[in-house]
Amino acid sequence: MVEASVMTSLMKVIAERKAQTEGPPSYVAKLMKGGAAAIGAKIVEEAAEVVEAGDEPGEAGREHLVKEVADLVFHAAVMLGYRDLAWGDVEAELQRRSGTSGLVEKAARKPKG
Ligand SMILES: N=c1c2ncn([C@@H]3O[C@H](COP(=O)(O)OP(=O)(O)OP(=O)(O)O)[C@@H](O)[C@H]3O)c2ncn1[C@@H]1O[C@H](COP(=O)(O)O)[C@@H](O)[C@H]1O
Repeated sequence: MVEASVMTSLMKVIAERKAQTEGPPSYVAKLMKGGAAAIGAKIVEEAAEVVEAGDEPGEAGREHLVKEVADLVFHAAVMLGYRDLAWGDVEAELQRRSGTSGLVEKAARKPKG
């Protein structure tokens, strides 16, 4: 049997928490009740912590950065779940971009306006 990826399992739990109307206290259910504004506020907070950890020296700093990125990815996953999107949707978008330089893609964009 192929084991589900951590992200697939996490998205499943997030969907369950979103659907739950009762049960044990849940951080995800609490965030879902606050909607995009509450989830978004946590994303902004966690993004700032990633930036801060990015410059922290040494092995402790590197370990801290991993934890902060995990917090950021987790809260982004909650936002996806809030809109009934799957982690696979993000993977598909990254796959679509694969092999195209960001600089080339940007230069090929239609002018705005
Ligand atoms: N991966 C996570 C995860 N990562 C971080 N967090 C929580 O995110 C919250 C915010 O983290 P912070 O350190 O920023 O918290 P804080 O700033 O000290 O406090 P607040 O500002 O949030 O009050 C904390 O409560 C963390 O415990 C998570 N909470 C849940 N999960 C996953 O979600 C599943 C469902 O969780 P529940 O909905 O709580 O059952 C869990 O089994 C886990 O797999």
